[in-house]
Amino acid sequence: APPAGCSAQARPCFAVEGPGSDLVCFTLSGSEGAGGSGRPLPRCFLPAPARCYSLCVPAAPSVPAARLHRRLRQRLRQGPLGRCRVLGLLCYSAPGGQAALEKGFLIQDPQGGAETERALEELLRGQGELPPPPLGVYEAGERGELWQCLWVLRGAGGRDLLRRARVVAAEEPPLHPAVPGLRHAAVFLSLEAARSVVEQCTSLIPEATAVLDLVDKCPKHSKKGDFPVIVIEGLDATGKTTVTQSVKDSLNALLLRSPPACISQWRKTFDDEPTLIRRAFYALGNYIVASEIAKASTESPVVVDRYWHSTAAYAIATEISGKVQNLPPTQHEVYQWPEDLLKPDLVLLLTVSPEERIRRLQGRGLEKTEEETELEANSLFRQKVEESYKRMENPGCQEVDASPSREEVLRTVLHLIKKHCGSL
Ligand SMILES: Nc1ncnc2c1ncn2[C@@H]1O[C@H](COP(=O)(O)OP(=O)(O)O)[C@@H](O)[C@H]1O
Ligand SMILES: Nc1ccn([C@@H]2O[C@H](COP(=O)(O)OP(=O)(O)O)[C@@H](O)[C@H]2O)c(=O)n1
Repeated sequence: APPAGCSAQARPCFAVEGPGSDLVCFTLSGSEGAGGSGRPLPRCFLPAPARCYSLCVPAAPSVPAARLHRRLRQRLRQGPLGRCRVLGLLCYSAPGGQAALEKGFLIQDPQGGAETERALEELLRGQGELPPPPLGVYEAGERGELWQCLWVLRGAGGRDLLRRARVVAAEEPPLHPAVPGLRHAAVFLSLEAARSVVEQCTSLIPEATAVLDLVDKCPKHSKKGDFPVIVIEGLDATGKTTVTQSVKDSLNALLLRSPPACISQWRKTFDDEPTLIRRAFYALGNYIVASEIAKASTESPVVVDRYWHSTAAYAIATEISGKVQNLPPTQHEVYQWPEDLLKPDLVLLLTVSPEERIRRLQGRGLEKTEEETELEANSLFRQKVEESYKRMENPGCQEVDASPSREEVLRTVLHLIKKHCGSL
């Protein structure tokens, strides 16, 4: 069997996630003469004496692989590797290929030298239960061409060459490489899908058992009562807390939030885990909230601060690097409401301009000084979350401009609730 990590299938493709919004893509060509001669090398490969390395692990749905990926990312910042620049790397197969997505790193060592390679080998061997991921080493050929040597590390020391192939530049694929795997890695479309990820964690994370116990106590397929259920969605600081509180007071409603209070003491633990686990935690939180909604909506209107749309929109926006155009196309399965999750009557999406949002964040006392690049990255991230919210379907989100005064926003929201949910 091929080792874990960049599989030996024919022509794997690679996408490097740089700090900008474009993916830099390359693939491998078997024969020396074929393809790509004369084409410039992908710009993620720096000229000598700099040297590049790559490593990848399967993306999903394996909890051990997800944790290995996160551990490697942390370790790549330490020791002699700390001087290297580490970029995200996706390994996927050409359109029509069968290989599952792998996630990893392209490591740029500005000075070159044997020390980095030794440190990388040591790092990969020291990661416990899984076989060490193969190490890709990039070498310039005599005529300026570039080769990838893929080394399989032996546990005890030494290494075997798995393949040596020429690196050639490639076009960006029509669909972002992470899109096909989204529903196994980040957006879980059923209780069972999310549950099975958290189940894999019980021996690693004690809190996972407690979460599963709570989920299993909830009645399955909860049905909504006769009172309306209204969800308020939006980015951080768009006014959800303010609006949900006033709607609660105005309608004599019950206010719920996702994740629910009963699991919020474990939120920090799961936020520190890789996205696979983190997203599964939030997904399960929604099923717990569903049972609370079912019960409460037999007695009064219910207003919910964040629900499924938050879980899906944030998951999609974090998994899909780069620009808004990289998001899955409209009507993609990740924008569909899970069939086994209680649906609300109305979902309102609060939006404010980026400037107003920053004013509100600062008003709340958040850190002001952010680096230019981070602001840029945040801006792309924000756009992707908001666009994902807008693409959600069945139920979709109805957008509300939340820039006016608190009173005016509340008036608009109450008007929309009356229009959609009838007399209260
Ligand atoms: N319509 C509004 N106009 C001005 N400031 C607002 C408005 N709504 C909320 N705020 C303020 O903006 C900040 C973020 O609002 P909050 O309701 O906590 O947002 P969220 O729950 O979405 O993070 C708070 O300081 C809040 O008082
Ligand atoms: N239903 C939910 C709620 C939050 N979340 C996650 O929690 C984060 C937002 O939580 P937050 O504490 O900033 O929310 P607010 O304080 O802005 O309401 C997002 O990054 C989501 O990843 C989720 O996935 N699903």
